[in-house]
This record gives sequence, structure tokens and C-alpha cells, in this order.
Amino acid sequence: MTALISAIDISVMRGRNRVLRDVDFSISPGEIVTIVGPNGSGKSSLLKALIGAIPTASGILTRAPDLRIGYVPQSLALDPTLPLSVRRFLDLPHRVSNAEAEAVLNITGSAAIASRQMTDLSGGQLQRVMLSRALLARPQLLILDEATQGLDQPGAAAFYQQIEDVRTTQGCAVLMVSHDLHVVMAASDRVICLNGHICCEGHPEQVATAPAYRALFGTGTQGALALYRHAHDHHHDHSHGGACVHEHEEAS
Ligand SMILES: Nc1ncnc2c1ncn2[C@@H]1O[C@H](COP(=O)(O)OP(=O)(O)OP(=O)(O)O)[C@@H](O)[C@H]1O
Repeated sequence: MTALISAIDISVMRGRNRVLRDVDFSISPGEIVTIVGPNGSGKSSLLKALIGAIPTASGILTRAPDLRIGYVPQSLALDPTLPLSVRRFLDLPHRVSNAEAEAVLNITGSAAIASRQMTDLSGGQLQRVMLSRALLARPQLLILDEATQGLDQPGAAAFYQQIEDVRTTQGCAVLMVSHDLHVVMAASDRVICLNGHICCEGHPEQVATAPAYRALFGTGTQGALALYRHAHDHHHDHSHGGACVHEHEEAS
């Protein structure tokens, strides 16, 4: 199957710093891939490099010709004094027909809130509206950068379920950055752990049972905290399929 995006050995500079090195990555049509990693580990930089928003410093990056990408941002800064309904929001930056708007709002279960003000929406409703707008592009690849920030755990789980449904019905691939480890593990085909480089990747089940993953994330719902204290003192096995060869030193 031809990859939508493929990266071989890429590195990325932000200012004078090399924030990503030796990254091999590809995503196939219909696949759900999640990137996890500590703050500052280069997750957003990788997304931006993959879509061409920032340059790569070395390596080979290939995107499928005319690749259609839908993007769901982390959050949205809205002027609370400016009236803006959900329906009008979908017209930004390009006007869309009522039929198109209805179709995407139906997909995300947001049809009932079409006339509501954007500033009155709950966090979960807002994410669904932003997902609706991303779907207007009829994306082959949907990209979400920490799209569930601010949602509680049930809210995040429901949103990821929605993403899985969208993948099934729309047939798009999904690439997302997330901190909700316990919920994304269930919803992803492949998980990539990033910390300036790919430290570990594979199918969630394989990654979840790998000793290195447990050392990174712990086994309980608070395991995510371990990630932030992760000391990268390990060797790498870049083969796909979840094998993580780590000599890991876990703080705490
Ligand atoms: N515009 C920029 N100019 C210079 N350095 C930057 C820029 N954007 C990010 N960086 C640096 O690049 C590194 C990676 O940042 P990036 O935002 O990709 O990480 P992240 O894993 O997405 O972090 P977080 O989880 O905190 O969102 C960080 O050290 C950050 O300070």
C-alpha cells in the first residue's frame, strides 16, 4: 500500500537546535497512528515537518501527490465579544454550502448545535465542531494535535471513539499527538513514542506489554506521569512491531 506520508531519516531544526533526528515514519491510508512523548520532545515539530509547515534539515520526506489533510488544532482562541455561530464558523475561511455543513455536522453528531454560539460550547462540543471543519476538506489524512486537551477522561475517550468512527466511515488515516495514553492506546493501530527520536513504536498491545513501555508509562491510569520523568538512557531497535530495547532508568 502506498504511504500517504513517508519520512526516511529526517532531522528537524528549531532555531539552532536539532529537535528531531533519525526519524523514520510512514502512515498508510486508513491507519490510526498516535505520537506520545514528553513536553518538548518534538511531537508538534514532527507533525509540522510532515505536513510541510516547517522544513526538514536532512533526510527524505515524501507526501502523496495532492494529499488532502484535515487539521484539528489543540485549541481555538475565540473573541468572546464576537458573535459566531457553529454554522458560520464552518464558513471560515471558505464558505460552504448548507448541505456540506450539515453532512459534516451529522458525521460528528453536532447537527443539533449548528445555531449555537461557538463561545457557549463545552470543550467536547468544541472539539467536535473543529473536527467537523477539518472534515470539510474530505481529508485522506486527519491530523490532531492534542485535540483533547481540556477534556476529562470520559470526554477524551468519547472523542477518540468518534475519531475511530470517522476513520471507519470516511476511510481517512489519522495521525494524532496525545497525552491521554490510556485511552489512545485502545484507539490506535500504532503508537510512536518520541523524544527527539523514535524510542519505541508498535501495535498498542505489543507496546503496552513491552517492559520498556511499562517502565515509561507505568501500568495504572497515572502511568502517564512516568513519561515526564523518563530518562532516555537506552538502546534502540527501530524495527516496527513494538520491540523496544531499553535500558531504562525511571525516576520515581
Ligand atoms: N518556533 C520555535 N523556535 C525555536 N524553538 C522551538 C520552536 N517551536 C518549538 N521549539 C522547540 O523545539 C522543541 C520541540 O518542541 P515541540 O513543540 O515540537 O515539542 P512537543 O513534544 O510538541 O511539546 P509539548 O508536549 O510541550 O507540546 C522544544 O525544545 C521547543 O522549545
